[in-house]
Amino acid sequence: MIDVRSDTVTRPTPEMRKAGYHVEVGDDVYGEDMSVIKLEETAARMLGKEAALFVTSGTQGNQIAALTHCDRGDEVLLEADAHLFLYEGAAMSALAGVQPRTIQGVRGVMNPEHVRAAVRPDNIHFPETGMICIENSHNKAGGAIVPLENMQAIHDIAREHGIPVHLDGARLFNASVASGVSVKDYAAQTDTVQFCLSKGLGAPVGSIISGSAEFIRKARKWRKRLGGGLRQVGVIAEPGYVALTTMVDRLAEDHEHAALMAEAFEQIPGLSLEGSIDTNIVIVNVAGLSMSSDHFVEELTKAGVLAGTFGPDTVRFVTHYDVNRNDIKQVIDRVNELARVRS
Ligand SMILES: Cc1ncc(COP(=O)(O)O)c(CN[C@H](C(=O)O)[C@H](C)O)c1O
Repeated sequence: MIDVRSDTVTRPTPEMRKAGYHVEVGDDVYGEDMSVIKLEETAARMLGKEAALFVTSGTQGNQIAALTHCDRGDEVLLEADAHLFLYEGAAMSALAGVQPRTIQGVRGVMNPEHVRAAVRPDNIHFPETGMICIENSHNKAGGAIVPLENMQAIHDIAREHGIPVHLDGARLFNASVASGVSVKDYAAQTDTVQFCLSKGLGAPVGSIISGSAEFIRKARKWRKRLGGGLRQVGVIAEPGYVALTTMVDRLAEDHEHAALMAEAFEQIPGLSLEGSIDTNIVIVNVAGLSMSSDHFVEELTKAGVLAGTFGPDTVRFVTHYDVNRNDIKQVIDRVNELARVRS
């Protein structure tokens, strides 16, 4: 099976597995696991932030940011198709007791004036705006890159009001490699950042959140409260360090593969692309084949390709380290055959 459902399916490289086996470990609750400390310090340095914290998933990182930035009863501004809104089980309400307020963007990009208008003035009837969240690259928008200028404009508005900006940068390194903008420059337009080690970078587990030393001090306490106090974590942190230090530049290959797939899909009658391809995600509309996305995915699975439904008529293909050029050719051929049978 060729698995292009998501870049969450990436498996650790032999180097990552060996690193996890040989690493010296310690109890991270006592601050004695030098491997995770090295990973956190490296990540903070790359982002130009004071400190960083290893967390078990992107969702945990995003939720710890909400718990740390916000008070119960606050409101969080975020794009209408943000992962924090669509795919985290309403955790920000369930755990942090905050209310999400969505702003419809265009391909994940919020209009800064819409953000400004949504910031709550001081009024006994209103919640306070506790956090503004940006997602870059934007998953639901097809891995779309949010321009640095847009982030800067939103960050300026946030600073005017003393509101923290959190970046859901699960695929921040994809955005950086594709745009040429450094992760440090993106991070400079935020107060806190979450990025995934476990997606395109190929680590088996984990994410990083990063921000001020004070934020990370509080975030570490929230992680502990959530049962995330880690012990001999070097076993998974060292593979994360290998991922962070050796797997960034190769993301360009995933982007090339996504562009190849998109170019081929565009030529197939009955298929249409949902937007341009910025990074490693291709979203295809299959309505022209008179079949639902569920049916399309089901038929494609029988042909040996795992893709993901992304809406009633849309299917997502995500390229990643475990899918090579030949696999991409196979995916294109299988989709071609399926479409030909249907048309
Ligand atoms: C932008 C963004 N932020 C956060 C997360 C959460 O990361 P994890 O909790 O899965 O580590 C994801 C995962 N996205 C997953 C995927 O794309 O297959 C699913 C949808 O949860 C994400 O895409």
